[in-house]
Amino acid sequence: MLQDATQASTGKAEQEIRLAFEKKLSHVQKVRLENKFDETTPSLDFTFIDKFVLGDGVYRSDPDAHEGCELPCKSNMGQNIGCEYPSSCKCLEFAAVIEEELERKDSQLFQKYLQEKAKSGYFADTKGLPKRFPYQRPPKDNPLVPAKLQKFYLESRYPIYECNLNCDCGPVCKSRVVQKGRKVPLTIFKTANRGWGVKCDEDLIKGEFIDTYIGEVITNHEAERRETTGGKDKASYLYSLDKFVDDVADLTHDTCFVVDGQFMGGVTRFINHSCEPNCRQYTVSYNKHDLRVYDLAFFACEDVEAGTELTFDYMDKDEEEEDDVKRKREIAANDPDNKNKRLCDCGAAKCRGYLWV
Ligand SMILES: C[S@@+](CC[C@H](N)C(=O)[O-])C[C@H]1O[C@@H](n2cnc3c(N)ncnc32)[C@H](O)[C@@H]1O
Repeated sequence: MLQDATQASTGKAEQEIRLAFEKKLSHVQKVRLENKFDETTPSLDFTFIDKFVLGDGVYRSDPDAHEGCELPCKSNMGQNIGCEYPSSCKCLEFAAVIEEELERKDSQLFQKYLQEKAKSGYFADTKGLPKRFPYQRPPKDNPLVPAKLQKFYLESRYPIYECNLNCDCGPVCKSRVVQKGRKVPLTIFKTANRGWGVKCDEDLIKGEFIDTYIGEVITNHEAERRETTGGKDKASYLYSLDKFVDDVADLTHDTCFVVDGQFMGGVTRFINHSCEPNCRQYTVSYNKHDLRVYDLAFFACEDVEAGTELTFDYMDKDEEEEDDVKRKREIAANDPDNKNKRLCDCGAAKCRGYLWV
């Protein structure tokens, strides 16, 4: 009898938690909750937000002050797709150069550019050189096909620059995708062995934008404090905005900001890790000069069938750091401290064994 009464009150409490969570979720467009395993619900200690919340000591540039593109960019150019000029669009100032085109057309200029790139990295002076627009727009005969990230950006992790509020190119410009927000419907669902996860209810094409990672933006000092006190899973929620630390003199790993999505964030905070993921996270900036606060955007890195769990690699690094990751993996394989690390249950054939190595 007593057991029956206890079970009934537990069931009622779980139902109330479920209702309270679903109420929170009802403010988020196109997201549902699914649990085919048990009666549990994600923690109510989580608040859905729709943009970064800036913590103490964190600042970002004012969108009104962003430098936008202007003539020759305008909204009603030939194809009515906004920016069209790869050598003169101001928003492409620091975008990736189309190196093969430059080399073919002017080998001397190409050599000069390589020297400048070796010296100044992402902020090389490449004025007037042909640049890559970030997205491939939908085919003319089927505008409903989503824009997708160009192969170069998908494979290289080069920062993506989108047009901003002060650009003359207008709202239909093809360089505006992440800023328009998530379009695809997602489900937060209970997995068999990794807590909650996220799946998409529609097919995704390779290069399609999914959503951004948002949360509280805090100083690195505060992130270190939270990591020390937050238990062994804390690192899974912290993302350093450190893309440009090697390119800017006064920006270091100690002074860059960090996004904490654990208690405040969006749906992407429920995405699990896989050592063979179907999504990747990319840097998206709307202002060439704000190197401290930019978007962390998830794109599908392969075609993904509706209902498949979305995953990304928590240890994903830029290509130039891959050797470093390999070295760390070898060290981790022999590290006695591994017992304190979270074991990976991604199930991939090439699973590395741990979430963090
Ligand atoms: C960013 S959260 C993802 C959402 C989480 N599953 C939840 O239920 O809230 C990261 C945490 O999920 C779990 N997790 C994610 N990927 C995992 C994996 N491949 N293997 C084991 N646990 C995983 C770990 O507990 C990790 O610290």
